[in-house]
Amino acid sequence: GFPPQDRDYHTYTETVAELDKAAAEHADLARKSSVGSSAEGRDIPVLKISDNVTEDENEPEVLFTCNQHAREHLTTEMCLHIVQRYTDGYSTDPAIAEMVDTREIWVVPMVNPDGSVYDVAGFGYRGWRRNRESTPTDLNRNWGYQWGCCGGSSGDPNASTYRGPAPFSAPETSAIRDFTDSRVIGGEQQIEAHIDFHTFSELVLWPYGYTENNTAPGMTQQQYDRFARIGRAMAASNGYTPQQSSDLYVTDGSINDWMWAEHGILSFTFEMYPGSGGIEGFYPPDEVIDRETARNDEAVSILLREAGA
Ligand SMILES: CC(C)C[C@H](NS(N)(=O)=O)C(=O)O
Ligand SMILES: [Ca+2]
Ligand SMILES: [Ca+2]
Ligand SMILES: [Ca+2]
Ligand SMILES: [Zn+2]
Repeated sequence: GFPPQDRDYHTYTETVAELDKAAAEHADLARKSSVGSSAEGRDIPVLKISDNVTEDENEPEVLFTCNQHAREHLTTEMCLHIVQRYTDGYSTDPAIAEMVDTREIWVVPMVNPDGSVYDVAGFGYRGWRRNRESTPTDLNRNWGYQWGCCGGSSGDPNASTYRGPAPFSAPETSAIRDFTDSRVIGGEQQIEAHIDFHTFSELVLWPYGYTENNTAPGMTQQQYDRFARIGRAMAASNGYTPQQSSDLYVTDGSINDWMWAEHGILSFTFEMYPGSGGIEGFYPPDEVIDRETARNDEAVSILLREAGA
């Protein structure tokens, strides 16, 4: 678990309990289900938030994924903050109610539960990034679009950016893939937009990651411009820096490239607080959780509105 001075961070068990609590307290708005299991057999839960939540309604769908990278615990808090805001806020905030009534929101607070648990299982933080397969995989290099194409990942099983032996070789990425694939209804992908939360550096990133070119197969200038417009609007609201993913560094096999190229989902990465630092940047004190999660409230609203546009 977390050390006493950081006890406000949620462990896996506490995260699951929060989702169960939200579903119990808001049974008409929130429903928990599973996207699959991790390498070590932990359930990977997803919470759906919408009016008439047990009905699959013809409303734009938006996905939020958190904690692909084990040590990036602030992202789990980000997803739980979205859950809390869009369930508890429904009865008091008309803008929240409008979004919950007209969208279907999917939240996956822990994509990598095994890694998250492992990172805090010792005496002190372990700085762990990958999953906990026997040969650990960097989940954000294991996605199947342009996998391993371009020097944006490693084929060395000991490397922190090891892409795995094959696309979607990790149970965690294949679970999210299967869930996303399942949202194709009548040939139409229902999910319109997505944010994958990471830490740190305070950035809003859009595809592609595998190439430094703005345009490439499956990304026209108009589509790039839309990504940039929305990315810049979100960054203006939270003070992060907006840029194409590959402007930071080239990555291949990332979630954003797959979500966009395979499904046409407007998929972003947010690198949260802090703006800079060393390994300690992955472990901001729990005193910053409320401030640094609420910092993204407007950006989340922007994306939800854009999804219906
Ligand atoms: C989304 C990419 C471009 C950045 C990310 N950085 S992180 N969160 O691993 O430090 C990563 O390397 O996966
Ligand atoms: Ca504290
Ligand atoms: Ca609904
Ligand atoms: Ca639907
Ligand atoms: Zn990350």
